Amino acid sequence: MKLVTYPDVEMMMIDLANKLAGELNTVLFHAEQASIALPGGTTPGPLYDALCASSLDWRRVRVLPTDERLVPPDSPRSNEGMIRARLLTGAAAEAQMIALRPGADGMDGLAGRVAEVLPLDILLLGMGADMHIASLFPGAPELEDALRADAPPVMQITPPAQPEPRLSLTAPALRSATIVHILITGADKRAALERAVEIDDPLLAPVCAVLGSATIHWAE
Ligand SMILES: O=C(O)[C@H](O)[C@@H](O)[C@H](O)[C@H](O)COP(=O)(O)O
Repeated sequence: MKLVTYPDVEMMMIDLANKLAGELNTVLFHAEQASIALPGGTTPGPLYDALCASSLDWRRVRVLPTDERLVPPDSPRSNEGMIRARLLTGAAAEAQMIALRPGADGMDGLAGRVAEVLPLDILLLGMGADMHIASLFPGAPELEDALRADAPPVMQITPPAQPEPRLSLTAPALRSATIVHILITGADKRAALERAVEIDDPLLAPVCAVLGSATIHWAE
């Protein structure tokens, strides 16, 4: 695990956007397509505002939400909707979004579409103060199965104390990433990160499923 601390949030968002753009370009030097999984939530919006202006061949970039709330795509709570609004605009409008929602072909069809994007080249995660990542929440009844090495790439999760069920990439899908970044802000999440390092158990602190290979970006 590597921790990068920034003097302020704005500088962190600009620096991480440049890092992600460079990493995507490097993948595209060597491969026809690049895959990146991105979180929703309230933190990454300014990052996406900076990243969408990056000069790269976005047509060859496949974007996958790390998780999705079971709400309509036009709901203000939709992660896909937030990523589309803040990232798939400007230069990045041509990126391919792999929606994390089942179609007529159900969860099997969705799992097949996600599997086509694995292994991930780049994974960006947020983290809750309860140490959840994606929608792998402590206390969720499905968590143990979602942490198994033989878990399907995506599962429906019932997080305690959330308004709706979620769909989430599972631990093996998240761990498939070559590059892992975690973006957090504030003292509470910094303390949660330190707790997770102490706990060192993904069942109690799901972020531990990827912590070893991650670069954590933090500002107050
Ligand atoms: O659906 C979501 O909300 C995200 O994918 C989730 O995993 C998020 O990264 C954390 O909950 C942190 O959320 P904030 O950035 O809003 O604190």
